[in-house]
Amino acid sequence: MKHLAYLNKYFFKYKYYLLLGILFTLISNLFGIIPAQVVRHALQMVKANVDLYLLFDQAELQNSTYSLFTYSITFFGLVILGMAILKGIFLFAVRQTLIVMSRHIEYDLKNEIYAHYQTLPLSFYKQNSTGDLMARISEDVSKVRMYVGPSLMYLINMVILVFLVLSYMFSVNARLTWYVLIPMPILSLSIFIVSSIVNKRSEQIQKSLSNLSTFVQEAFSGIRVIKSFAKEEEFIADFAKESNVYKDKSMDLTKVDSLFSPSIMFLIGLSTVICVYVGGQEIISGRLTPGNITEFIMYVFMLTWPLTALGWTSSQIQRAAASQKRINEFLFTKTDIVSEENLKPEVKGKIVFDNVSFKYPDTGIEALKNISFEVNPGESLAIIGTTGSGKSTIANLILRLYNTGSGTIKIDNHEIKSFEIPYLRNQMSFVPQDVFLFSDTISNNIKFGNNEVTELEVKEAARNADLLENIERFDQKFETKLGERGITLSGGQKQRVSLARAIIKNPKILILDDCLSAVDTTTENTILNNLRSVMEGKTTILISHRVSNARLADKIIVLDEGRIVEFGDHKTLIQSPGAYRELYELQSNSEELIEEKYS
Ligand SMILES: Nc1ncnc2c1ncn2[C@@H]1O[C@H](COP(=O)(O)OP(=O)(O)OP(=O)(O)O)[C@@H](O)[C@H]1O
Repeated sequence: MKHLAYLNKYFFKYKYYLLLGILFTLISNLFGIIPAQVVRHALQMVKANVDLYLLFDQAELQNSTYSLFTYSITFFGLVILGMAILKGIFLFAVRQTLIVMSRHIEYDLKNEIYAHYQTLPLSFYKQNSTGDLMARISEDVSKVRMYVGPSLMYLINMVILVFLVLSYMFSVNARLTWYVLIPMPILSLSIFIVSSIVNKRSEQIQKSLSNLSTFVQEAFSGIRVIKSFAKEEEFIADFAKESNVYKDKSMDLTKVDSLFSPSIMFLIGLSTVICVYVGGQEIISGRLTPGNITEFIMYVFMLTWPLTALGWTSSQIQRAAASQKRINEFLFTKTDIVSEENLKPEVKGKIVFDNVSFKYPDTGIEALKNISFEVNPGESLAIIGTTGSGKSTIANLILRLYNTGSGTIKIDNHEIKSFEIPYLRNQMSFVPQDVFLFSDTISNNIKFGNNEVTELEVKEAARNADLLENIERFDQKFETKLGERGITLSGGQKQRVSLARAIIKNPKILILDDCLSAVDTTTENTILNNLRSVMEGKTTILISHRVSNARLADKIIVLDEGRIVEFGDHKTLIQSPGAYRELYELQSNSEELIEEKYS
């Protein structure tokens, strides 16, 4: 329950809604309670009038007694009707304040979680599944809203109503009230026991719902693989298994829930029986009138709904607590990628790695070992190496997606840690290995890193990425929609959109991570030629498996298992035997062979 305390700041923010809600609940309950007293008066009046009517039997006054009687009954009826209408109006006002408040809180909480997700480092996204992230921002927030909205509304209503009803009951007859309250301790005890069971089961349900979302999300993302391996049946069976776990857990909860209401109804019924029995004794001894008993029974029935709702409310609050606990887990996770000095110096583009080692925090894999190199402003550095040798890790560290382990990375003689992070990243353009395009137009995808560019510049960037011809062939050209509701680009086309996106940002540092792996050799050559002018004045890091790409660079480092095994430029490296020359010979041989075979 302590987890829900996190939401108090929102109650404070929307205090006027809350206070008005409480006031309207009080007024609506008053209009609900007063009719019980009106009924008592009406019954007492009926009894007095019947006595009077019988007294004037056959006398002339009997007729006027009768009309007075009908007049009073109509009056009491109208008063009760008026109260019911007023109660309805105030109930509407209660919903307009408390439920509206809950919607505001839901909106704020969702925004807070989303904004916090954005601040978290890449390692957080590697450790937590997308399904789980989505479940917490949607399902869990909905559960929390049930607490800040309907549950809170019923709870306030119950407290006010119980307080008002009990004060009226005690003022009428304390003895009868005590008797009527006998079943209440049993009621509280059962609510307590049931709530704790509900709490435990709710947590399990949330966890299983998260697993289910993760499963579905992954299945949709990997639908191509699933279909090509004809694994649909297996996935259907796995989904059924996962959803069965969720169903069983929900059933367990329903069992407890469904036991709750009948038990409360039984205890309320018991109160009514006691009320009639003890009340009857009080009437016989002359301390109460039948009107009082009717009023009492009405009070007991008034307590029925809020006390029954207490079961529902307490289970909703327990569920909300379980959900808020999960939300807090993420909200209290802080990023360790922070700037030490928030520096924003003008960047020229010098990059220095000094004895840098790095271990991935989640897997413990030592990806880089004692890496040292220097790239001057405007120079280009190619990083060549086998799969898993640590090439992309170097890019990750320059972009400060991870913190360096040991050693230092400097940009223009400032430690990378001292830069303000968005500023640092704004100085760079990155084309990742695994391209990601948004479900938007080609033009907006290219403009992603720089909205203030002209259509002409977009076209120029597309030309440099050798993409213009392809785009011009689409009906809607640059306005062609990509993604789920648009067209699907080929792997090579996607890479080139991603490259154009990086080029148009016109950064000081350009990092290309194996970004031409999916294009043919002719296109690659065209792009490499175009890149010569694009790279002018920019520091470029060119990560590749292909020597043909590396040739373009001023300096080349060859990585193997996280270490630099060779360093130099293309000319010097091919002259001495080593990994680079081997790779060069291997790749030029295979290219020659291919040419021979098809010529
Ligand atoms: N996010 C990550 N979390 C944990 N380990 C990782 C992560 N990314 C990479 N690694 C590991 O670090 C090592 C270096 O990976 P890296 O991606 O830098 O290699 P690479 O040279 O770019 O490979 P490739 O050419 O196949 O892209 C690998 O052993 C890899 O398994």
